[in-house]
Amino acid sequence: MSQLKIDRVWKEYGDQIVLEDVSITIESRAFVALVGPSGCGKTTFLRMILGQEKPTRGTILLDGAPLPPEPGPDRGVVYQKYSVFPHLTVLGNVLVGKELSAAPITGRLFGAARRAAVEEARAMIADVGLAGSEDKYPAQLSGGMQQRLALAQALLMRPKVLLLDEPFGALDPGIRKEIHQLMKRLWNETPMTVVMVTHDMREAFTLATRVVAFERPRDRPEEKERYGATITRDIEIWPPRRPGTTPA
Ligand SMILES: Nc1ncnc2c1ncn2[C@@H]1O[C@H](COP(=O)(O)OP(=O)(O)OP(=O)(O)O)[C@@H](O)[C@H]1O
Repeated sequence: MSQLKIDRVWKEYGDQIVLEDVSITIESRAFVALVGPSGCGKTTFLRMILGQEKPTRGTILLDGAPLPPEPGPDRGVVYQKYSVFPHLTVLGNVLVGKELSAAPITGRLFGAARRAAVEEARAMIADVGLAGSEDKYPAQLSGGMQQRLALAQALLMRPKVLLLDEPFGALDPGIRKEIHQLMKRLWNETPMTVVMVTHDMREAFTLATRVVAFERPRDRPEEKERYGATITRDIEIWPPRRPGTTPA
């Protein structure tokens, strides 16, 4: 289970209202794409689900319980850039979450626990198509490979919710197409709910089960600070995509 219930959420920074009265229930295993004009608050919305920002008003529930106040292993995230640690190898990057959650002070695992984690990490690296690159550093990988690594890093923690902030936005079209196939497969095979911000409508309709648009319903300059963006469109993809089926 990994249902998100966002209920009457507002986000304000000082006098500026960024998000206004946003309510949406995202069912377990959904893949929601968030679209909308630049600056309308999509990343802010994602950061609230991640636990990096708190709503000014309203509640966010994960499986019926209030979100933990801090980011945690139940929510993974991949950004357009800088999701991985440049000074760690591919294997080190995928292991780091496990190591830090098992041994927060030393950040190291030992003996059988380490062997099991390494085995799991290697399997995940192979699953995203990076077998053979375990000892490379991120700077030695292409942009597409770095995003595959970022996905492997996030998925090893088995998050209930995977948050994606334009993860494929900087990739060339050919590479993007390949990674879309990978993303579809990972979503199909992994029991998680995905929320992805994208500027690319084609990407939204290629991957998502539901496309949600944020917009400012009123955008006159004199009103800008007093009204935020909210959900103005909510489109279920037809025919419905169900997780666990073969990717189209
Ligand atoms: N920490 C912050 N303090 C003050 N204002 C902020 C903060 N974070 C975001 N904002 C403001 O909130 C608004 C929405 O920003 P956000 O990055 O969420 O939009 P976005 O829809 O993701 O934009 P883009 O599509 O360009 O990435 C912007 O006006 C931004 O300046």
